[in-house]
Amino acid sequence: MPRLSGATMSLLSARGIGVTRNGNRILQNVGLDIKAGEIVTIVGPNGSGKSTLLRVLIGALTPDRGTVTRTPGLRLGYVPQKLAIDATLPLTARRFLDLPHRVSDAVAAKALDKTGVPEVAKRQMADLSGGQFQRVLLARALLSRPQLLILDEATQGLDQPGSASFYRLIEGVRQNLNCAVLMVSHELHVVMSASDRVICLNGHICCEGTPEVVSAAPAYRELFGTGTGGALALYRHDHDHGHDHGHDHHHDHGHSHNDGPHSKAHDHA
Ligand SMILES: Nc1ncnc2c1ncn2[C@@H]1O[C@H](COP(=O)(O)OP(=O)(O)OP(=O)(O)O)[C@@H](O)[C@H]1O
Repeated sequence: MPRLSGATMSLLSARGIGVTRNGNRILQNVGLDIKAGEIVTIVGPNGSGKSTLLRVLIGALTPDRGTVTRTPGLRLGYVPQKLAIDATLPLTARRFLDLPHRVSDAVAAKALDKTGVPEVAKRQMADLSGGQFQRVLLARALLSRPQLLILDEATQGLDQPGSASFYRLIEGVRQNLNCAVLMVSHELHVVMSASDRVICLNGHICCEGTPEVVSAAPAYRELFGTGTGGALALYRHDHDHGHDHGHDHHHDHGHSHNDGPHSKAHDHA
């Protein structure tokens, strides 16, 4: 993965993020930095707080603790995990790109072209296939020429060729726009090769590092196995301690993970 110029500049920094809802600690002491041009993937089991963290980072959710710092004037594009559009609501892909800011036909056509779906402009959003729909969402996110593109499990529901092709598109977008990408994914075998850094989240950051370091780390192998089927191991997510999903996340069992000589282990006493 070539390093791009300005790769040392932090576009966004989060420090000590904590979110509690209905007495459940969803996120605890989460910190991360996204630098210009890098691709960072967040992985973690269902309910581990990935979407919540992204919502905090984009400013849609105020954390109970901690701070998010964005570089001044940061242009941010966000592709949500899913977007429910009422099938009875007439909304073409072209019109969708006007929300919330109107764009010219030329700009809209260029955006759909860039994401490989020029033919859907006049189609109803509700009639699009999953892959086409995600590409229109991506086209919309690209309208602001983001410096940071954030995607929340953007390939959920797509088959393997569909998601592989979507990630190739993201890689192309990153190269064209020279933007950073922060994404959540379960498809590690696809995203590992395209990520500069992988962060494993389970209410707190369990471990993080380059794909090479993380994939070689015993903890990663324990989580994901070594083959493509390993992605399913996300749901087993066995560390040397229990994570109590959906319940109160009391991480009062002071310990640190050591995932290998080079990976970054986080204490979360
Ligand atoms: N507003 C809320 N009120 C109460 N609980 C919430 C709220 N939002 C999220 N949660 C809970 O917080 C936990 C984390 O949810 P989140 O959607 O961030 O996880 P996730 O890692 O993105 O999961 P998935 O992989 O299933 O998409 C879940 O247990 C969820 O039920």
